[in-house]
Amino acid sequence: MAETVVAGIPTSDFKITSTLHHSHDESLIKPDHDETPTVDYSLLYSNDLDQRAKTLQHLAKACEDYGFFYLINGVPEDVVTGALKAVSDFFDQTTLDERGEYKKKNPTDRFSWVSNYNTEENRECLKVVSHPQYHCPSKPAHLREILGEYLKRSHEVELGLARALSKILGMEETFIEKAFKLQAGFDVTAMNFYPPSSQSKGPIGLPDHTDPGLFVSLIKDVNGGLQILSQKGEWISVKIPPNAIFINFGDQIEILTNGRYKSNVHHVVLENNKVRRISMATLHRPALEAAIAPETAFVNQSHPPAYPRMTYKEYLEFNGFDEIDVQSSITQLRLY
Ligand SMILES: O=C(O)CCC(=O)C(=O)O
Ligand SMILES: [Fe+2]
Repeated sequence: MAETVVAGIPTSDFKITSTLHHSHDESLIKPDHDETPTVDYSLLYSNDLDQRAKTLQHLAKACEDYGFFYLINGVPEDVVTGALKAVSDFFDQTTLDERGEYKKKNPTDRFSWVSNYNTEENRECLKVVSHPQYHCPSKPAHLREILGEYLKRSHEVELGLARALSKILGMEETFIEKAFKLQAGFDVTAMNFYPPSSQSKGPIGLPDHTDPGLFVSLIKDVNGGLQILSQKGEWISVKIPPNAIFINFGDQIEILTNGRYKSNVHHVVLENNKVRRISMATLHRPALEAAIAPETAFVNQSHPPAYPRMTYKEYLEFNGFDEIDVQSSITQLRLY
């Protein structure tokens, strides 16, 4: 059988690490430990140039040392709360049969609903393509408009952050926007519903994974269960403040920066959750045809290109060729 070739490179040349599952050694998990930095989005565009420069510096440190942070003053709190309430209504006001209508039939469907209650994963999840065209279930009736408002605001923040990131990387302001062709960025929004631990079929809400794309912006109704592996190798319990969005880098920014910014492994555990939990993760992703490779500015003798050049579409093919449901695995793309 002919060997699979992605971006001109036989896939056997990719370093296939066996798994993304990291040690869940108790000593590495600090349930109440949260050192996630906070970045004030509004100050990135402050009229006070000194304040702006300081905030950019703070962002640069958060990106290098963590690759994830809480973003405040990006999307107004009432828009976030409204969107989460509407998503909660989707899970409350539609029946399982109605939600089942959104079960994926083709890889190119613009909706994908799954209900996974087993020992490996315990959640229901509705994923929709949210950019460049926004798709939304028709029930409940208010969902489309309320969610649409949140997505519009979060897309503006995505572009604003992409510009700030380009600057702190020492590049021209539109560097990321152009590299990822963000005008046609193929975003997917995942709406997650986790049961309380008393009703789950196991302790895991969502197993270890990285997210595809530039970054994910995550909001939730209640905190509990999201843990992220820090660059120091410790699991941090994410507790998103009420007025914040959680930003976590994805695979393509790791590729573009040749590993300077990391796509961080995370998971959701349900062990102590007394109540059900809703979260919404918007995956800000490149356009399908954007070809992404380590940028020459981040490549030198001691840091040769660590990932192959591939279009976002080829990356999806490598991951099983589903445009919406990506089982992301950045470790499998590392060349060394
Ligand atoms: O529910 C969460 O807190 C995390 C969700 C997540 O990681 C995802 O949808 O990719
Ligand atoms: Fe995720």
